Amino acid sequence: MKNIFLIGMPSSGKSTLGKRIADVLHYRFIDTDKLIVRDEGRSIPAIFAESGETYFREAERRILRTIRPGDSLVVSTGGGMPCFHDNMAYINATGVSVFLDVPVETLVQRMVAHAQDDRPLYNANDPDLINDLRQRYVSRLPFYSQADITLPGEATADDLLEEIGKWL
Ligand SMILES: Nc1ncnc2c1ncn2[C@@H]1O[C@H](COP(=O)(O)OP(=O)(O)OP(=O)(O)O)[C@@H](O)[C@H]1O
Ligand SMILES: O=C(O)C1=C[C@@H](O)[C@@H](O)[C@H](O)C1
Ligand SMILES: [Mg+2]
Repeated sequence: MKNIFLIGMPSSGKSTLGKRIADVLHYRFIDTDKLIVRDEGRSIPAIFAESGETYFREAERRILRTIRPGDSLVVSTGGGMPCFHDNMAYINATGVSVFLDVPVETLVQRMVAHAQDDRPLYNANDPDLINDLRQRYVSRLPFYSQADITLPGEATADDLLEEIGKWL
């Protein structure tokens, strides 16, 4: 069965919604950030600090290319993954892509409510976080908007399943 790729900004709900729909569809759920951490044996901040972002983006590219059409996976991608190399083309050639287009204000609320120390590019305590996210959103939109499906606002798992159903 076709893979389903969830793409979008950090905190857009890729992991939360991805796990839910994988359960319903009886697909396997994978999270590319978690696979990289497992393979590297170190956290994402450690990878960025010790080896640099370029190294991390190469690891993302490699992980993505282990996925084949028909793997029946729900894939939660790293927030930046679609925007590097020709990853977005690979994603679209390998499954159905869904962009969770959540307003930046909501992303900030979620990041502040659930502050995590595994996001080297974002700091939930930074008063300028919203502007940083806005800029990043604008620069990433040309990639995210190549998705087969865009779900605007705060979509639920049911919204996602309804849209996906037309593609499977
Ligand atoms: N539809 C939603 N409504 C309210 N809160 C949500 C929703 N989806 C996710 N959240 C909350 O937002 C936070 C981020 O969600 P999640 O971890 O699924 O995002 P993500 O896109 O996987 O982020 P990351 O890029 O950091 O992995 C979580 O605390 C989650 O509980
Ligand atoms: O937005 C980004 O570029 C990132 C998001 C996370 O999912 C991780 O992939 C990493 O922290 C980089
Ligand atoms: Mg996630």
